[in-house]
Amino acid sequence: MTEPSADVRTSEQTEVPSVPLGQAVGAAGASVTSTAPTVAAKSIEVRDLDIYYGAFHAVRGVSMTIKPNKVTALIGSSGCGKSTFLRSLNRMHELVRGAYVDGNVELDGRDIYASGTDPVAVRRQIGMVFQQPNPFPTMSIYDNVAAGLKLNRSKLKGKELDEIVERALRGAHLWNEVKDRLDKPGSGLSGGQQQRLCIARATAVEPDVLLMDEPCSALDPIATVAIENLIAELKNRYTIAIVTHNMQQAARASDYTAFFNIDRSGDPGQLVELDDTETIFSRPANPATEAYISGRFG
Ligand SMILES: Nc1ncnc2c1ncn2[C@@H]1O[C@H](COP(=O)(O)OP(=O)(O)OP(=O)(O)O)[C@@H](O)[C@H]1O
Repeated sequence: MTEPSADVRTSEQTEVPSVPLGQAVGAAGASVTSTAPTVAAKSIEVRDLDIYYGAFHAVRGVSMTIKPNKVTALIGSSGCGKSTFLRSLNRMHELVRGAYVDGNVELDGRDIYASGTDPVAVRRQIGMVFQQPNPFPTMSIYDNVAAGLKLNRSKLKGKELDEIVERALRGAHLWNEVKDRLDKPGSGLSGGQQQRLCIARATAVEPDVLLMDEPCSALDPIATVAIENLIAELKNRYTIAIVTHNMQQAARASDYTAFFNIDRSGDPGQLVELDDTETIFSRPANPATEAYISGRFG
């Protein structure tokens, strides 16, 4: 699923990642170097989750834990419900008319679907980065980052706001590239820079979890490496779930991998297997996982 987006440009200017590639992103099975989290993030517990678009049963019976300060990759063939599942984790799927879930999703033990829970508050705690970088095109770089903050903490202004915007841009490895043009439109950045701007916007409100729906699929390889390295750093502060079609990316950038599948077109998608990424890519338990990761289907 894609989001409305601004123009995507090629990445010409990519800030040098502060984490060396070999250290931050290992080969399949080497996993990502684990460092002590600087901020203890929250876990998501999903139990018996079914997701519907009206009468269409899109995802069936998913139970899984998304562990704190880890990256969990969601993989599987097209249409098996990865994006739908991801969006149900912060109630974003509800923006589609007639969409609903049955089952439980808890953020550190709190049911995000409990009656009286404000979906906007849930989305502040569980942020989303989309496939196509989607900065607000006419807004300045500064205002793009400040946008979520202004919605959530409207009294923030002046120096305090400046500091948060700078921190978010530094955290997204973008500060050095944009610090002299904060008043210029976000749409004037390259595709990779726009995606890092979207990550800065998502992290400025200090969520507990970051959901990423194919965040690199519109980016060139250099911009992709920058985002993957950024993800490896972000897990020190956040819990991350990422949908990707790129097997190498799942192997490089995630600690855990969940494989989704559908039996037949029109059937609901299901979680087939979740394990640490090394196991999924070297000795998966399910033959369907093996077939998918070895490229025999999907
Ligand atoms: N807004 C919607 N309304 C109705 N059905 C939808 C909607 N979005 C997705 N679906 C259906 O739900 C199922 C799962 O779609 P979803 O986009 O979640 O799969 P996916 O695994 O993320 O696919 P892809 O890898 O191609 O993005 C598909 O059958 C799809 O057609």
